[in-house]
Amino acid sequence: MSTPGIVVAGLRKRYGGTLALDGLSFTVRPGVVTGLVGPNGAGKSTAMRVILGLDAVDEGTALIGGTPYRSLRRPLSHVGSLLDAAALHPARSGRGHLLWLAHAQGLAARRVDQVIEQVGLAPAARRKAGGYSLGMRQRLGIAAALLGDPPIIMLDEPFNGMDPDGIVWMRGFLRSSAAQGRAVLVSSHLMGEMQDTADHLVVVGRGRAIADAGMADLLSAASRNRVAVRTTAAAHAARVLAHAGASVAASGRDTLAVSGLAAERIVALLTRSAVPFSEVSAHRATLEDVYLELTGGAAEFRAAPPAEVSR
Ligand SMILES: Nc1ncnc2c1ncn2[C@@H]1O[C@H](COP(=O)(O)OP(=O)(O)OP(=O)(O)O)[C@@H](O)[C@H]1O
Repeated sequence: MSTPGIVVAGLRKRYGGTLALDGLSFTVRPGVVTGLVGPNGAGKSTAMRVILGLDAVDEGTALIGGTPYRSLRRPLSHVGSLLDAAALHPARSGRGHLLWLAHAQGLAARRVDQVIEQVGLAPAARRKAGGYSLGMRQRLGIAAALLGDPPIIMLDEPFNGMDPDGIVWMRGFLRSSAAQGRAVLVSSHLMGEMQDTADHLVVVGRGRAIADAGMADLLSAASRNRVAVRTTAAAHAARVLAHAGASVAASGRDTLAVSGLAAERIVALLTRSAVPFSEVSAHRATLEDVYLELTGGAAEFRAAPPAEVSR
């Protein structure tokens, strides 16, 4: 039986002096949205191009449903992808572009109108694609990816250029694709979107996976059972809580991050010591917190801190 989803193992790829992939391995499972994140230049797009057979690797394998992309017959029926929304013929209509793709892949023309409906592009389908906004191009690219009704979908930065309605639509589209059993791989720099959309996350840094874990596990590990305390008497509160054995750190204006004590005990201690507070709640790490912590040492390009920028 073939392996479903995408399996990449030990990908290594060098462009001249640049090691773009340095032993990258991960799996994209059916029924799951897997997010691919990492700093600029980490190797995400290279990995996607390798999966699609557009780039050769020096070492390693990338398999789609157990088969290398180049050995797939009718690849659009196995994997639908959007790597570059700008890659289309500007004088062709959106519908014409899809008809051309469908014809090239031996797919029925009626499928074109189905996918146009599915991505909400019907009102613009007969207009020249050259005049489309980036968000409309993204939808057209996704329509193309869906033509062969593939069990695997792979999208590079699909939220780019989308307006708020488009972002909500995209999130729903990715979630429902996974709910229908598809394996979905999506890259993005928008951590808020990834947190809301992906079930599983692969963090790439300098060509290798520096984290590969479930979203819920990543967030709860980063939250580390800490409790957030909002108080106008931070110094007093910190003294009282530290005296009771907690570790206390300032986490914002008027906010302390406390570990080592349960929320109920914190409320009791502050009340007993007459320390004013307006909130005691579970500290919830965001994906941005997790990401920044993980990629701290892996960014290839980093801006100088503002204080060091010369005038
Ligand atoms: N065709 C190419 N020729 C030379 N170097 C390349 C080529 N494509 C990618 N690279 C290099 O490989 C590394 C990985 O690039 P890649 O585009 O895969 O990163 P990425 O994670 O997708 O980045 P971004 O978030 O900026 O899109 C970078 O150092 C990049 O400069």
